[in-house]
Amino acid sequence: MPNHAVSDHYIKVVLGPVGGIPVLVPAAGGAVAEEILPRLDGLMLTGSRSNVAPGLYAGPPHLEGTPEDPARDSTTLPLILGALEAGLPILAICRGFQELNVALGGTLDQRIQDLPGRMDHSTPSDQALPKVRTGKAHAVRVAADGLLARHWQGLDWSPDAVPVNSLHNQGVAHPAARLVPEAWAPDGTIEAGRIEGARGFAIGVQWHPEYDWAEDMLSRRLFEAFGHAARGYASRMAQPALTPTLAAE
Ligand SMILES: N[C@@H](CCC(=O)NCCCC(=O)O)C(=O)O
Repeated sequence: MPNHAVSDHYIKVVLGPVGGIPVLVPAAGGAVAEEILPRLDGLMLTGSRSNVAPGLYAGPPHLEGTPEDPARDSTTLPLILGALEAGLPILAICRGFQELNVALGGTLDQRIQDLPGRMDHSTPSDQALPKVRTGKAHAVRVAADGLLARHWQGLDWSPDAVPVNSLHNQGVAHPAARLVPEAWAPDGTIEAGRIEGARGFAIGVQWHPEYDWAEDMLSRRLFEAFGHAARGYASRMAQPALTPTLAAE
């Protein structure tokens, strides 16, 4: 029986460092996206083993057996565009980061590990030890003048090497014009970015900070910053619309 579900990691992180109430958006298409957007204070795009349909970025067909989820694609891409239009804060994680790029016109590599000179970014899900699967897998270099760095001010970290976990086969091939890369793996894979010209918080990461925010302060701070942006958005939206008053005669 088909289900609409999300990992408990996302529920816990929203109730925790984000400081919000998680609402699952069903993968029910663009009409649902349009209806629910005005009711949201922030949009977190989760990871998934499924992959964005190649037709959405003029890519080659997936290898046989590659999981896809067209219902999710038909929901998240309109959600992303509507959220950016509204200035709704967006935190995009893994598949969510890939959706962010495709929604704005970027493309994806489908199996990075098959590309010359590239690493294997996928962590086999049959790992017996969860920590092996969701533990730190490689370091990324982070732009010292970017939004991630701004949010991480005051924390103990080095832009040259931020350890991250890695559970993906796909990745950003050509970044959308508005996607400004902010982190790179040693093999050049784009691992994070911000959206140029976004009216609100709009950051995507290829790794999974939801797995280790309890012990990793950079992960925690990213969620805290998203929560702060969502509360700011909610507060602005709650302000009565300023109606022009007739100038006194
Ligand atoms: N399927 C895409 C996106 C990868 C992703 O979101 N991984 C999350 C995995 C969740 C889990 O296995 O617990 C890709 O492969 O690039």
